[in-house]
Amino acid sequence: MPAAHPAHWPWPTLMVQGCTSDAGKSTVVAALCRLLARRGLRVAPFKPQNMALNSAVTADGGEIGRAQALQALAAGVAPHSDMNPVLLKPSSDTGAQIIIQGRVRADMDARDYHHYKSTAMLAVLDSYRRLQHGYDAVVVEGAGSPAEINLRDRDIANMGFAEAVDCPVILVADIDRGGVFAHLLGTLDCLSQSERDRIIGFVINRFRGDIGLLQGGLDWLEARTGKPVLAVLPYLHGLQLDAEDSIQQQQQRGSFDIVVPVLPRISNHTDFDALRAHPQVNLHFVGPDAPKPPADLVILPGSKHTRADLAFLQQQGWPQYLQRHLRYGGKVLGICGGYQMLGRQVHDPLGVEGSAGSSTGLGLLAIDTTLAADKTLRQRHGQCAFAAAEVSGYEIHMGISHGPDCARPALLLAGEADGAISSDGQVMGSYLHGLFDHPAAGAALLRWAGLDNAVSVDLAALREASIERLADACETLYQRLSTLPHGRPFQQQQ
Ligand SMILES: NC(=O)CC[C@H](N)C(=O)O
Repeated sequence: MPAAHPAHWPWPTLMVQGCTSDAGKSTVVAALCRLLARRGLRVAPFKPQNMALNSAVTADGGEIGRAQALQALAAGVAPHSDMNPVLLKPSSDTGAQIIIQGRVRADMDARDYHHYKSTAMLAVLDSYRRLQHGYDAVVVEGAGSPAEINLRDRDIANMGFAEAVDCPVILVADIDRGGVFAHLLGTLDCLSQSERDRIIGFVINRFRGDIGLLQGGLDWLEARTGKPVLAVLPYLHGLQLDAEDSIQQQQQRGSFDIVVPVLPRISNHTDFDALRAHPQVNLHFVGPDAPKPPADLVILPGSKHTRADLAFLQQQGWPQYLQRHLRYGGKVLGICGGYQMLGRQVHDPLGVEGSAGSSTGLGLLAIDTTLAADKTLRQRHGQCAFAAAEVSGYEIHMGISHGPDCARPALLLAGEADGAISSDGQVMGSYLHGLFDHPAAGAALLRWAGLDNAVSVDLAALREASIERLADACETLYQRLSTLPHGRPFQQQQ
């Protein structure tokens, strides 16, 4: 049974929706999770449906969006597959792998998924009820914007969910991109009366400037809509939080150059967060048709569609760049899909990532990969094989790789060998995501790559400091929500 709700938190379930993608929903949910946890509440984050290639492995061996794993960290609870019961991992512009309650259910195109949504909703409600019973409070994150009227029919991600469980909603808008009043009013205008009624207030995010100049606009908005502005949150620079979708180009400038090609189906680009935060590293993400700068280390990232992204690398001239880089003594590291691409062949006999067939790899490691029907999902801990350093991370892949270079593994994880190192020691591949996150492994990998005096960066500590800073910045939102009078159009339901 849930504990009694302290009088100051009147919202057993509260949903955070945004006027746009990237309005700041994930961070507001993370902040509320931390603020409630600080007051001793057991709080769970929840996102009914997430579309992202950045996923995390949960304690129960499932797969959820990374943002929910971060929010669970903020809440001080273990991430669980119920926290994101529907995860869509796009493998092409029209198709996606559908993960239900942490496990692969099917591959579907957008039209089939639209029909499948009523079935997906059953999983959403099932997971939500479990969280509702197990926790004092559930903070729910919407997806994109609730104003996508073409998707309203069968919506499970925004108002469709809020209406189904009859919960209140706060609406977040990003003032930094401009048009904040139009975004808020326009969103309200696209909603039905009952949907509008459940919005208990607005949050204006990423404000910088003179609040005095904003006040007139806030007064106008409140008078026009009859709804309060619950908080104006500041623009916070330099937060070390896992980004869900977009790759943040921002980085610190060091002397050690690392180049990462941005693959069209890049997955788990949070693998690079520790490098982005590293004071000695200059991290370059190189997009399509962009110039390729010289590097000390080139890292091929994970991919949701290894063969298609391999073809992209070939078409973009990366094999020639890599050959030259190796001739000059540079190092190359491949993570998961990137590791597979470094090998001789990638076979997909069942067509698990598009059409069945085989592709010739970059041939920099003597390994071959076959994509299998079963997905490997596990958290791992062990040692680097090339240095005395601990490592931890997680695996998310369909592929299995074998070959002569596996005799020189990259890592030893619970007694099992992982990955491969080329005979000349210049090329390394591993299935482990998050391998730079462990301070010891991150420094050891940089040393292997040629940065002799590599220092270690503790990403977990940076993340924790960011969550604390974020929560402090949202204290006024918490205060306002906890004292918000009832008797608004939204009637609180238990
Ligand atoms: N996360 C990844 O890079 C996955 C690699 C590849 N798509 C596989 O499933 O095996």
